Amino acid sequence: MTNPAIAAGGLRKSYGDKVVLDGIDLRIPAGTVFALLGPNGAGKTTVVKILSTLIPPGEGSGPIGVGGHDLATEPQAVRAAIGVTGQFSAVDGLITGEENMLLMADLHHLSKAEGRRVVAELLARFDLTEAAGKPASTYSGGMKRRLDIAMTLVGNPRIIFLDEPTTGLDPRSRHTMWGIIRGLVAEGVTVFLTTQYLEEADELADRIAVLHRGRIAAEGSADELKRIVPGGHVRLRFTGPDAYRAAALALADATPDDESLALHLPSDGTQRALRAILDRLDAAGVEADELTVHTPDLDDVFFALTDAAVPAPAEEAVR
Ligand SMILES: Nc1ncnc2c1ncn2[C@@H]1O[C@H](COP(=O)(O)OP(=O)(O)OP(=O)(O)O)[C@@H](O)[C@H]1O
Repeated sequence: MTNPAIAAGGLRKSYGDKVVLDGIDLRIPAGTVFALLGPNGAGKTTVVKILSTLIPPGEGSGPIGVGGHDLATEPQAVRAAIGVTGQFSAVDGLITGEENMLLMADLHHLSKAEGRRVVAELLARFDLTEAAGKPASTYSGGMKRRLDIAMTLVGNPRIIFLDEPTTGLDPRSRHTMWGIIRGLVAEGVTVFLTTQYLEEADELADRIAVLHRGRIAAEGSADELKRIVPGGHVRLRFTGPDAYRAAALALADATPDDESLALHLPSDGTQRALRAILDRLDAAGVEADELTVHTPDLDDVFFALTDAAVPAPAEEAVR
């Protein structure tokens, strides 16, 4: 990777005694989607704010490059290369969607004619043409998010930070948002996404980092992450009881399921692990009728890496 869109080494930030980021390394290739995953308060927004120049990095942080520019010495160039949407949305509810957009066009010094052209195009693309003349305060949550992204795109950024883009949206609006994000990536935009939703990271991200206690607890593709937690297994099913019994003898470490003539073996699901199982079956002269690989889902990963798995004790009913 020669020219990453975002590169940061040893990112730190503390508020008083509270260490929020305790040395985070990021390297995000251009044109990819990176998801920073973490529970409430993990520090996701803090990372976005630092990378987008809204707050300074903490003392002791290493160099930070965004869009090929050094954050410390070229903050203006960084700002010109990026778009930020999310918890600190720029949407002004008192004016119409179109007025919000035109304001952004002014901010980006587009001529009147160019501004109108770009705004009309983006409003149409985000299905907001009809609502363009209405005050943004009357928009639904999904419409506001779409307007927010459309406003960001007026400046044609190559890197977009989406801070929890679908939090609070209904499933339909969430899917619309996912489609929008995929569209941006298809155009070569780099997307830095923060999310609390494992499904969202799984759907969209090329790489996922789990932020926990100020550090990146794990990083990789969704599949790589799923392989690092226990819970993966291979299921072999047999149609005849003889083959099932012979296989159970050959694979003594398997957990048998006599009712469905199936054997379960713990496995990380890699090609090497599968080949080893099949070799053992071959040696015993048995063939499975069905082989399925179960990898843990991102929930398993998240819960294994954070303490989120420990459920809060149920509160006793107050009488
Ligand atoms: N200006 C500030 N002063 C003091 N503490 C702060 C400040 N900003 C953030 N924090 C603390 O830093 C921690 C990380 O906050 P941050 O908003 O980055 O988390 P997050 O992962 O984005 O969470 P959420 O999903 O709730 O938005 C929190 O404990 C928060 O209280």
